[in-house]
This record gives sequence, structure tokens and C-alpha cells, in this order.
Amino acid sequence: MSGDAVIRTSGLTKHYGRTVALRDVDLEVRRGEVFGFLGPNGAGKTTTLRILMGLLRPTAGKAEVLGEDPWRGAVALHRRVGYVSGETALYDRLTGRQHVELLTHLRGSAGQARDLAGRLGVELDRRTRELSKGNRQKLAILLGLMSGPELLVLDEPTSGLDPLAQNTFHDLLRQHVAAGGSVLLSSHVLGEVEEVADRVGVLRAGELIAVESLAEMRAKALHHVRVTFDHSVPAAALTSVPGVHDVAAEGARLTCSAPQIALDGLLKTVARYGVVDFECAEAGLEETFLAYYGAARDDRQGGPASPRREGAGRAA
Ligand SMILES: Nc1ncnc2c1ncn2[C@@H]1O[C@H](COP(=O)(O)OP(=O)(O)OP(=O)(O)O)[C@@H](O)[C@H]1O
Repeated sequence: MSGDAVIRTSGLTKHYGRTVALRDVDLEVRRGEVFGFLGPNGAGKTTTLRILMGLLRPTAGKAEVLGEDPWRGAVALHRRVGYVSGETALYDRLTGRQHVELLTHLRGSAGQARDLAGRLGVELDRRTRELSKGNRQKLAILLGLMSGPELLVLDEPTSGLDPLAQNTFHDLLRQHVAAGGSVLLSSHVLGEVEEVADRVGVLRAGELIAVESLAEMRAKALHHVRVTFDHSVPAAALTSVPGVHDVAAEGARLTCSAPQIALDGLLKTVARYGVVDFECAEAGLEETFLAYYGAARDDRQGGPASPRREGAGRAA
């Protein structure tokens, strides 16, 4: 593992019977970054994270977390890695405070438990079976973060949290990274990772189909353009501009979509005609993401496809 990688997988593959959940995944998370791990439901995110936490054994390929084999070094690793999943198992009859005491006993220190409980507004004195989903999740986050682990592995950690608690959680992640920590954050919603991630990996049907920085993804941000001319201009005038797509003509008006990098060519082309009005609105990153990665497509290098939504314990 290179010096600045905290997680590295090579050829990681997992079969559940005849289901291929992961196929040949090469993933690297660097020290000091928040890596957003995105993919639609069933893409294989949880499977990857469970392998990284030593809770599942891969069918083939290798994984290293903080220099350890997660399956063989699981016990040592769990002291150094904070793991929070959307379905963290809690003891129903114990209160939050008793969970904290249990971990304090195991780890030898309460760490930042008190501070985290205050900031997240965790209800420490109720039995966990009486807690709402969001309040259970806040407790799970507190338990994952309280001992100040150097790496956080988070599987859809904000599911059920209200926007205020989500903001607090994002602040906690920023602080964790500022203090030299690293984060792998899985989600099926770009908006969640957009807040905090430095780089994003996109998993689809068990394959890692893209890894890029958030800045690179922003450069692809789709723009919806509407141009009104002083006479009718055929759609063909724009279809030849690289990157421009979904061109439609309506009288003297043309509409189209284009990534940021295609705008210069588009402007130069429309300037050859008599432009009366020019409107350009940036689509949200979520729409860009869905346009590029949401739909099944054969050509993964070219322009976007039409936006479309797509649809415990150790086990070997
Ligand atoms: N224990 C299991 N037995 C059989 N198939 C499984 C098992 N766990 C997961 N799968 C299958 O493996 C694939 C990947 O599932 P996984 O839970 O890793 O996806 P995910 O990206 O985390 O999805 P989600 O966002 O819905 O949590 C899916 O096709 C799922 O049905």
C-alpha cells in the first residue's frame, strides 16, 4: 500500500451464490480525504464496506485497510476504524449511556462521547428500543466516532437524520479530516457526498465505473441553454457542436443541454446567427450525476446518456 493510502483494494470480487455483488474492484482511499462512494441500490456498496471491516470475506482479490488484511486483522482494525452503518445493531434494552459505558470499558476511554452527545443531541437516558430511527442513528454515529478513530467507514450514515443533525454530522467529518483523519462515505445520493467529499467513486452493478474529484464532476455539470434568434435556425446548427445534446427547435428558438466544457464552442456557434436572447442555467450536480451514471450505457467515456433514475456477524 502506498504511503498515502488508507484503503486499497485490488481485483476485489464477491459472489453470493450466483449473484455477483462485486467484480474486480480497484479502489484507493487516500489519507486525509473524504472519499464518497456512490451507487444506486444494490450496486455493492455495503458489500464492499463489510469486506473492508472484516465482516465478510471476498471471493477473490485483496483488500488492505490501514496496512492490515481486514479479515485476519479485524480485531486490531476495529480499534482504529469507526464504522457506522444505516442499520447499526444496538442492544434494545440498554440506554445510550449504557452503550457509551460499554465502549468506554472496551476502549479504556470515553474519548469525545460527551461532546458528541451534546452536539448531536443524543438522548442518552432512554432505552434504544424506545428511540426513533433518527435518534438511534445519532447514537450509532456517537458510538462510531467517540474514540477518535483515524479512519471512518460510513455506510449511508445519515439515513433518518433531520437536516440539522446532517449538518452537524458534516461538520464532524470536516473536523475529523482537518485533524488528519480519513473517511470512506457511501451513499446513493450525490447531494450527501457533495457537501463533504474530495473525490467520488461510482459503483454500478458491482463495478467501479468512475473515480473523479468533485471539481472534475463539476466541470461536467450540465447546463440547460435556450437561445432565441432573429430568424429560425435549424437544430442541425447545434448538433455538430461537441458535447451538445438534446437539441430541440421551436420556431426561432433552440434549446439544448451541454456540459460546462462545451459552452465555449456553443457560444461561438450561436454567435454566427442573429442572437436575440441567450439563457443558460446550470443543472444541479445530482442531475449531472444521473445523466452520466444513472442510466445503463455501453459507452462510459462519451457524453451523458439521457437522465434516468435506476432504478450480521462474520460470514464467509
Ligand atoms: N447476504 C446476501 N445474499 C445474497 N445476495 C446478497 C446478499 N447481500 C447482498 N446481496 C446482493 O448483492 C448485491 C449488492 O448488494 P449491496 O447490499 O452490497 O448493495 P448496496 O450498494 O449497498 O445497496 P443499498 O444502497 O440498497 O444498500 C445486490 O444484488 C444484493 O441483492
